[in-house]
Amino acid sequence: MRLDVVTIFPEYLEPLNVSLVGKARARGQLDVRVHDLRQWTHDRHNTVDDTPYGGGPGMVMKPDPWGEALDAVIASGTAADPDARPVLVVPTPSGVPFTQRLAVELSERPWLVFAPARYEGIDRRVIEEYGERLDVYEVSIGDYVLAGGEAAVLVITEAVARLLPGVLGNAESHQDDSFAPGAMADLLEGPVYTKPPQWRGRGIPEVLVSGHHGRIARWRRDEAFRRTSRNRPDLIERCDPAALDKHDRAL
Ligand SMILES: O=C(OCc1ccccc1)c1cn[nH]c1
Repeated sequence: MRLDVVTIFPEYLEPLNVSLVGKARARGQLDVRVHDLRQWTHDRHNTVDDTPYGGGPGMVMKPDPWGEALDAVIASGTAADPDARPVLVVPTPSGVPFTQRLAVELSERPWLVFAPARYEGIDRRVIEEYGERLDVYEVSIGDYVLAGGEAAVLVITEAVARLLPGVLGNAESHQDDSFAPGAMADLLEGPVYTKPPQWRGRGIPEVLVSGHHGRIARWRRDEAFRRTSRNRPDLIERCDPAALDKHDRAL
């Protein structure tokens, strides 16, 4: 997978050189290119923003630098493969919720270009312009406002990269993630335990050391249900009872 990020804070994307994403890049599973938007400004101050039409607080990112930047990034990809088309991902509080399902969808695309905004956002005409030739996803990672979309790029990139084949080692798996599509799709993970068996006078739930896999699976489902009911009752409504029953029957 190729990932391009256009930003006025390239150093903010340094974390993409470490850990899971860093290793995937080193293994050649990910081709990550970070570009400084100011490279596509031509005035002495490298201006990327201006006051909003219609008035109001804050500044808006100008369309011209973004247009030149995105044209250049897209051209660099289509030079190699004329049919290549990136997905444009624009983090914004006004976007569709970023979910595991969307992470899976994005992980299946060969090329993502991220346009993290600063200030009050990017001039709408940029989205309109590229929306005519690319799939554009305006994505929210949560109901809060950040100073810029770069942190959201880190979140989205990590969630997507870990789904790429071979990126997660055998020790980790995304097969039974929370929110992974399937019978337990929308339940939160229950509690996890590891050695030592006793820690500060606290033991392990008996069932987990019973060796009864069916009982263990049922206990885990029940704990997942309990935790979801407490922390995310909204997900319980979405649960398909039939799917859960099927899961039960399979235990
Ligand atoms: O703040 C965010 O992105 C930066 C941004 C983009 C456009 C206008 C204001 C701020 C964000 C919050 N959830 N998901 C993304």
